[in-house]
Amino acid sequence: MTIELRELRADGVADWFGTAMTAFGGVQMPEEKRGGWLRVIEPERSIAAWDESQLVGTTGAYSFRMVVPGGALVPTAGVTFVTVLPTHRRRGLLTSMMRRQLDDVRQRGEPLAALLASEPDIYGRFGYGAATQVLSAEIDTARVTLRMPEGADAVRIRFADPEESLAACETVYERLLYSRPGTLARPPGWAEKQLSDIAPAPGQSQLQAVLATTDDGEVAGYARYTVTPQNHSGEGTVTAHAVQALTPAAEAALWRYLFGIDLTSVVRTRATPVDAPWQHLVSDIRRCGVSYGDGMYVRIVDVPGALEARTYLTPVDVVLDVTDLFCPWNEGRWRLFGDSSGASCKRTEDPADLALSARELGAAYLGGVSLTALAGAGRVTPLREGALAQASAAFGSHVAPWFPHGF
Ligand SMILES: CC(=O)SCCNC(=O)CCNC(=O)[C@H](O)C(C)(C)COP(=O)(O)OP(=O)(O)OC[C@H]1O[C@@H](n2cnc3c(N)ncnc32)[C@H](O)[C@@H]1OP(=O)(O)O
Repeated sequence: MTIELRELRADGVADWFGTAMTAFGGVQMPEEKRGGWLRVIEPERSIAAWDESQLVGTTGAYSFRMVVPGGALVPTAGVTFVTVLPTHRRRGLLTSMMRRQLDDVRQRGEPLAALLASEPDIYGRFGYGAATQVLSAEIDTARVTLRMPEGADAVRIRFADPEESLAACETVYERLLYSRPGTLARPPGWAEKQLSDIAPAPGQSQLQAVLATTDDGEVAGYARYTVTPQNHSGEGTVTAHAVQALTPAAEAALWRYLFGIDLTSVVRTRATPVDAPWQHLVSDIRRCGVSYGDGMYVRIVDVPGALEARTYLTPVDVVLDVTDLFCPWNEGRWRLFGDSSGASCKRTEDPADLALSARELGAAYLGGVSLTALAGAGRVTPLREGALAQASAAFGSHVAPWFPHGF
């Protein structure tokens, strides 16, 4: 079997997408949602794997920029639609596509790649580490109340058409962008896609939206949600697809609105950040059905480019010995010298202070996973007294890294 990897042609996007859907199990996607995906695919950086005349594998990347600790926006390949048809699996096709893609990402000068994994076990071998974590919840709103912060009563909540309010919501998204590492600045089309992505399931409402506004009419937050009623029994469910707010008062007012929707007694949240404020508003966290999971996986494609792009919470001067079998240009010893104002990362012959692989560096990069925790699992090796504590503190972030939607 000879498989050829080719760049996707613009007129081949629909077939490429069809192959990916077959590999994901063949479930039909509503037309509107499919259209949303087709509009954001970047053919010139998507790969199609051909077995003679049959398209058997896919992968693509989006040209994102990621907010890293310190607030810089770093060019990032958002890896997507990684699939191989069931007839062609476990013969190394994924590996060859990852090879081609990471070489391309490097050539484009993007220091980072990121993805959301269908299964956590797939991408570690290619140097991706789980860098953000998420909380999901199923909150018993008949029993759980909210402690409202000062100013919440002055926030007005008003219904908004999801499409007409898109620009106002995007302004909130953009104002929040720099406050949380892991957030992505996205090419055009992604804001609209947040609406087409939510195709109502049977028995579920259309997507609904509310805006939180201040006294002077300024939009301070928004929520998008769907309702699944249960025969007027009061047991319906509100699914919060997005809740974003610029102030604690607006945040709390939006949750109060969602908790108070008649004929419902559950609020289900999509993956929220691990430091999401709602946890500190609720009266009874044990009735919130909290679950914890992996979020975005980060791949350091260019060690000095990535480490110099972020800042460090505390001063750091360490030599990292990086192992990277899949991207050998990253291998070797690097002296990282930095603080909250900037950093340099240069090759060195000095003895190493910490040894780790690219996967661990990717996991720790956004400050959501500590190097100390990874060392506790034997995945980072301290080689000099004090170096682990110093580096672990420096790599931290005051705000948990997170990204609010799929890609
Ligand atoms: C970002 C995203 O798009 S996530 C979406 C990922 N895609 C899917 O879940 C769709 C369904 N699955 C598939 O299409 C395929 O099974 C893929 C893409 C996951 C794997 O493709 P393959 O061509 O079979 O992988 P390949 O043969 O190159 O395997 C490389 C290695 O990964 C391992 N591997 C492959 N798939 C998995 C998996 N699902 N779980 C754990 N290990 C896996 C293989 O065993 C192999 O290990 P080895 O190097 O130790 O022998």
